[in-house]
Amino acid sequence: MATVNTKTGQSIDRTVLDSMLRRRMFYTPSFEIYGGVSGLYDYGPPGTALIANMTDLWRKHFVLEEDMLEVDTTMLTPHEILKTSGHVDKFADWMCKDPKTGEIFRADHLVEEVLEARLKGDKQARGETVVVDEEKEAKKKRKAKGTEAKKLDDALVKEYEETLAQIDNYGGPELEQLIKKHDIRNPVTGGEVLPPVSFNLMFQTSIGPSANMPGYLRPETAQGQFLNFAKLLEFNQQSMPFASASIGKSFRNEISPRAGLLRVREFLMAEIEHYVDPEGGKKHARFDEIKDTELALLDRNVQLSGSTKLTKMTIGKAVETGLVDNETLGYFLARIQSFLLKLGVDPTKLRFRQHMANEMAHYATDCWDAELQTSYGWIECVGCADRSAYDLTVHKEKTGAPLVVRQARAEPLRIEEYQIDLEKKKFGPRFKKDAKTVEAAIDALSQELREKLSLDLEKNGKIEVDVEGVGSGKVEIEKDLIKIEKRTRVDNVREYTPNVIEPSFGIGRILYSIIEHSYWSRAGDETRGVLSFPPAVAPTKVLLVPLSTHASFKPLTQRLTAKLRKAGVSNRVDDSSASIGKRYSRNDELGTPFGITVDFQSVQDNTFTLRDRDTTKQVRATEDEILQAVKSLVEGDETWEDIRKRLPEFTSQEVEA
Ligand SMILES: Nc1ncnc2c1ncn2[C@@H]1O[C@H](COP(=O)(O)OP(=O)(O)OP(=O)(O)O)[C@@H](O)[C@H]1O
Repeated sequence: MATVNTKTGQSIDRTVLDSMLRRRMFYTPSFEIYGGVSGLYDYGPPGTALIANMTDLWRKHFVLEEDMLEVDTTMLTPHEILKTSGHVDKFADWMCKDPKTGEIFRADHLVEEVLEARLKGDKQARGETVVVDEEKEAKKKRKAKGTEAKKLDDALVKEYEETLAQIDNYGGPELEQLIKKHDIRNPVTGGEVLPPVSFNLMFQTSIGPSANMPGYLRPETAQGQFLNFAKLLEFNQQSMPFASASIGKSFRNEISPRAGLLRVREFLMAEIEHYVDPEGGKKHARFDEIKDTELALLDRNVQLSGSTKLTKMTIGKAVETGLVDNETLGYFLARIQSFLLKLGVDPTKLRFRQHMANEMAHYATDCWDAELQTSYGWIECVGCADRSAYDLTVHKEKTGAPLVVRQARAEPLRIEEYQIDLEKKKFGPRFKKDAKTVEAAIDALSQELREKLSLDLEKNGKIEVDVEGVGSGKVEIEKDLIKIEKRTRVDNVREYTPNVIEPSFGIGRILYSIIEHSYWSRAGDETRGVLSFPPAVAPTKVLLVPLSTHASFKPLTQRLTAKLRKAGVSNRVDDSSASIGKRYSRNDELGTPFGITVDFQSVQDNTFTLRDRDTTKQVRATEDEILQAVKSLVEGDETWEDIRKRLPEFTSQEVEA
């Protein structure tokens, strides 16, 4: 799929972009000199700086703004925790194997790839335009059955489109049926594939030398946050609602990682667990602030109808009409959008897609993904799920830890209920070693049963209670041992398990998407690539270029770089002998938004030029004015337009030559 830079109208050639990113060392395959391992990447200096700037913005946008409690929990996780959370049994994808070549495919991706290729072939046969770079790539990589231009039956085209629109909704059995029905094979060899089998995505390890504590590398940061819930609540002075947050690496043994940074086996996640009272509709105190934010939504019913048509709607309306389940979930969707836009995401390439019923984790009540459009298609970059009370409940049940909120009631609650008193002195001798088990079974009786048993006791002078593991499983208890009475209980404290709304960000996926969204080339010349990152995100903020290697420029450049460093503005000096134009070009590729030129006039009157990357326009002013302008631009207090209005423009043939 080709994408177009919506500002310049240029289509993006991914091969050219990829080679630029590698050349400028944004990222590189790990262990490359040993042949590399798919799904593992190292970030070079600009990539690392981008991540640092993105996470810095994330902390400001969420942790600081929402007063969240940030934690840093371990990646190594014992088996028991992930067994309890359901990951050991359910954190899996479906894979199928080509028995002849041994190649392994992720089943849903295989179906998607083959059906998309056939639809493309159909378009070609109907004479519609198919994007060129994709064609090249398809030919190169996949001399695949099904990619040739071949017209399909209209009904089949519709069926394929409907299947693709809900591809995330299928489990193993459905995928097996689709593979059979549409004769889906290994796209390269045309060989048949075996039925899909489930593959757990967690990396297993063992903790300690004796190998008797199995563990995993965590597949998400969430569990570490949940396990600290009680302590965090205490830290927050028992006040609700509140959120914890964490940034850290997660690990998933992806079946066949392709698509560069978009599907890797080790990646940085930034996750928020917002704890909210399930009673009262999960309102959010700051919802009013964002209710007019308009989002592009793709709800589950539209997907089920086989369409991908977006609905533009304010989040206020989406919550009011029930499309988005509650205010808290809606609040975070709007906040996620404003964060992504701050990073430089193209607003026309952002949509929120609702999960379909089967796609959602079994405990989730509603889930929306922020998806970004790239040359790889629409990619989930942020998941935002209402995880209900699931995680805290399972960990509480397993460990007995009080992962609950206890709150004094404004009005005490008076509850009419059946209470049971046991004649303990007689109870022990009567049931001997089984006494505790019988007592526990009685304690667990529901109110409904208690009501029935109180009538039985009155009528028959005895009752029969089910007690597993004692005698025949039924125990008779006579009236002198038990009393069941309806009484009033006054409850001053409300205890509840909070629900969790979880926005979960994949930093690498967002990073790659903003690179694609901000990429263009000057005058359509592919060798002159530019990355128009917003100043706050750009790896380096300022390039310092002396006009030539003349010795008189050096003290000035040194003074400027020292002052910028002191002000916390990252900058680099390029005093190589390359032409100024070339030096600016190199830094356009790194996305450096501003450049300061030191020339002979600077030596005379201490004035400098400041250049804007995107427009290549320049202003000239004194050292103090230029440094102040840079600081204000980088901190987002002013835009380049503001600076141009207040500082004199500078034009020079020489500088941009
Ligand atoms: N293999 C991966 N590589 C890079 N980022 C990932 C990967 N898996 C998940 N993420 C990121 O983590 C976020 C939260 O993870 P989540 O469990 O919701 O993803 P997922 O639904 O499993 O993703 P997918 O369906 O694409 O495998 C995603 O929105 C994505 O940005």
